[in-house]
Amino acid sequence: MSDSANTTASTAAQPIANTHVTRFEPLTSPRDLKAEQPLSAAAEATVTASRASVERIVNKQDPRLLLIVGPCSIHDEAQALDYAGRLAALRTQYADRLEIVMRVYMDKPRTTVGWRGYLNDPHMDGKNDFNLGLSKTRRLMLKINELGMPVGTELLDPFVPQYIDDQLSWAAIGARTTESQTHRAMVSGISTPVGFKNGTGGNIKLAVDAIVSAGKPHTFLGITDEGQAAVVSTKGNPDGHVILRGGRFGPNYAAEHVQETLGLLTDAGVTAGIVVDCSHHNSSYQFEKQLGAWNDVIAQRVAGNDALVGLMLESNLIEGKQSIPADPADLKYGVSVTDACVGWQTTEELLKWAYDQMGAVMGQAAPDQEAVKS
Ligand SMILES: O=C[C@H](O)[C@H](O)COP(=O)(O)O
Ligand SMILES: C=C(OP(=O)(O)O)C(=O)O
Repeated sequence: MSDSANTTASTAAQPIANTHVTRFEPLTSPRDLKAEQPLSAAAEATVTASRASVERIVNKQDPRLLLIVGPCSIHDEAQALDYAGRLAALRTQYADRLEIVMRVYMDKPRTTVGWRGYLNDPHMDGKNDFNLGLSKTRRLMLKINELGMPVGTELLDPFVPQYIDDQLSWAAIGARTTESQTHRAMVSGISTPVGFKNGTGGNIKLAVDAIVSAGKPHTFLGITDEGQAAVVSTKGNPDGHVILRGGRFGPNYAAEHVQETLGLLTDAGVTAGIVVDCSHHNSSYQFEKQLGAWNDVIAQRVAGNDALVGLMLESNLIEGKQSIPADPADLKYGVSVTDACVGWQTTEELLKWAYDQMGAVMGQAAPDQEAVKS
């Protein structure tokens, strides 16, 4: 591959193609990256078991609650592993009522511009060393899986799944891309259950349409394991589901919105359950407000709404968020660099609350206690 942008011949004095492109850089092939960092037996065991559980939960065949919990974005490997180790202990402790998957979000969509995530810009310096980011992403996901902690992520760049699909137990399509043909087609070939967020404007039908679309076979342009551009044909992904994340009008986790969503799903012939993202517009981007959504949705589930199969929480070691300083060495430990998150102690309390409450759903008495206060 050439690293020059202006490779197209032109009869004009100036080239007429790639006029806004500054650089092409060769991309590592998925096969080479996987040869460097093969899926270990321990990681494979985590993915195989968790994927099967997640599939059953989203299809309402396993009454446990799916919890996708973790930082808004990962920007440091050691901090991510610190978090993963703590979460893995709770996953084991609560496994009979909760299926806990870590949010390992590496490729960030932005409303306009901003840091695009560890996969895209691992040095946080705007140099966008994608090859390094892919390698670090795969290595981190491997290590997290090896701790027995399943990994969930947002899939944004359509080539990325080919590098990490074997590491994932669950994936999401974000609010900004649920309506995108490219992403719907990509999901039709993804090996895990995939949740589609409602649109940023609050439109839930977009996510339902996405499930229907991604459930069918597609043919689109992608990349092979050898790194070759290819025409890819897929079978369709049968495990799509809606993630309610609120919209510009406000939150959408209340019973009336859940009912509206169920109506749309029924009309489309989709039987999968619903996941509620407690963050984003469901918390009005105020991290403490995630608690209100968490408690409300769990109460709906305990009251008998078994369509509510999962919750997402943006959580980090330390609550809040920080801006990215000129020198990333000045970043504070364990604090989000994208959306604000609840801290570790609140996370422990929320998981315990979910576990205790799910006792009632699983046929065991729920302890009489107050919800975690927002
Ligand atoms: O989840 C993170 C953010 O909400 C998303 O990446 C958009 O961020 P932005 O609105 O700050 O660009
Ligand atoms: C970007 C995210 O969410 P949304 O697509 O709902 O804005 C996210 O979950 O990190």
